[in-house]
Amino acid sequence: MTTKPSSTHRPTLDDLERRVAEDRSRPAYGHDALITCDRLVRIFSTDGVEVQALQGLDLLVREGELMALVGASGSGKSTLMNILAGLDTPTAGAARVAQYDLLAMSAKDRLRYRREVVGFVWQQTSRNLLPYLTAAQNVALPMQLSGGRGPRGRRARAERVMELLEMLQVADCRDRRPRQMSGGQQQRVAIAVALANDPAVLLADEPTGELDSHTAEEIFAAFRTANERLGTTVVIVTHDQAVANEVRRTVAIRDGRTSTEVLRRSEVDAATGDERVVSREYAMLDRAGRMQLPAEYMQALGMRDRVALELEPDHIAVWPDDSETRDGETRDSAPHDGRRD
Ligand SMILES: Nc1ncnc2c1ncn2[C@@H]1O[C@H](COP(=O)(O)OP(=O)(O)OP(=O)(O)O)[C@@H](O)[C@H]1O
Repeated sequence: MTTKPSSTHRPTLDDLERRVAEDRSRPAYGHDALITCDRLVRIFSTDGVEVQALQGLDLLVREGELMALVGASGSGKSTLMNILAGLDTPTAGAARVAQYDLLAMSAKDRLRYRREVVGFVWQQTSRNLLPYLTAAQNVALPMQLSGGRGPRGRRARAERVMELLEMLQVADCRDRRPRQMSGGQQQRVAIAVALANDPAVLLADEPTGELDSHTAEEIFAAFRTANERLGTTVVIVTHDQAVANEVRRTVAIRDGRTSTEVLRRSEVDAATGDERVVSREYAMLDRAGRMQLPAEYMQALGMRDRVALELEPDHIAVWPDDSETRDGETRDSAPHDGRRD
C-alpha cells in the first residue's frame, strides 16, 4: 500500500486547540436527518445465548423520504423497525427520530412518541385493526386516545377520518368491520389508522407480504400517496423486489448493519426525450472508514482476510491478497507492474 512519508512536524498547542475547535464546530452526525441511527446495537439474550441482531447499524433518513429496507431473513430488519416504532430499546448506540432520543425516553415520552410521532403498519392485516370496530372507528381511535393533539371534537375527527379514507380510496368501507373487507382494503384502512395523528414517520414491516402482486401494487401506491400528499416520511421493510424498485432509495441490511444502498433517479434521454430510471449501487462507509464489500464481489475474486489497497487520484483500488505469490518482493506504488484496475 502506498503511504505518504510521515510528517516530522509536531503540532503546537495552537494547532491542537484549533483542531479541537474545528471538531466542535463540525455538525453532529445526522444533524439534518429525521431518523438517525448511529452505531446501533441490539443484543438478545435467551437461555444464556446471545444474539447480536444489530451490530453497529448506521442509517440516516431525511424528512420527506420514501425508502425501502431490504435484507435476508434474520438480518435485523424487524429488530430495527421495533426500535424505531418505540416498542423495543437498543442495547447501545444512538437512535433519534424527530428530536426523540429512543434510548433515553421516559415512559410518558415513549407513549406520546408511539401515539403521535410514528405510525406503523404490520404485515399481518389482523394486527393492524381492532376486529370489533368499523373502519371509521378504527381510524378515529388513535385521535381519541391522543387527547390534546389533532382535531378536537367529534365532528372535526369524523371529517379527518373521511378525508383519510377517501385519500386511500376506502371510503366505501367506513362502516365495515375488518372481516367484511379484503386484505388490500384492510391494509389501506391500516395506513389511514397509522396516519390518523399526522405522524412524522410511517413505518411498515412487510405490509404487502400477505397480498397478491396486484394488491401489493395498490398498497404501495397508498404509501406513495401518503408521502406525496401529506409529506410523511415513509420507511418500508420489504422482500418484494417490485416495491423496492419503486422507491428512490433502497438500503440493504446484512448481518445487523447497513451494507449497500441503491439510489434511483429519472433521466431524460437527450435523443428520444423518453424518461428512464437509472439506478446505482453504493457501499456504506462509516465514520471510521469501514465498509463492507458485497459477498458476491469477494467470492468472484477469492478475497478473504485481507486485501491490497491502492489510492488513485479519483478512486481506491482493492485487490485480492497476493502477498504469498509475491513473497520477498516489496510493494511500491502498485501491487504488480502496471495498473490492474
Ligand atoms: N426477541 C428475540 N429474542 C431472541 N432473538 C431474537 C429476538 N428477535 C430477533 N431475534 C434474532 O435476531 C436476529 C434478527 O432478527 P430479525 O427478526 O430482526 O430479522 P429480520 O431481518 O426481520 O428477519 P425476517 O425477514 O425473517 O423477519 C435473528 O437472528 C433473530 O433470531
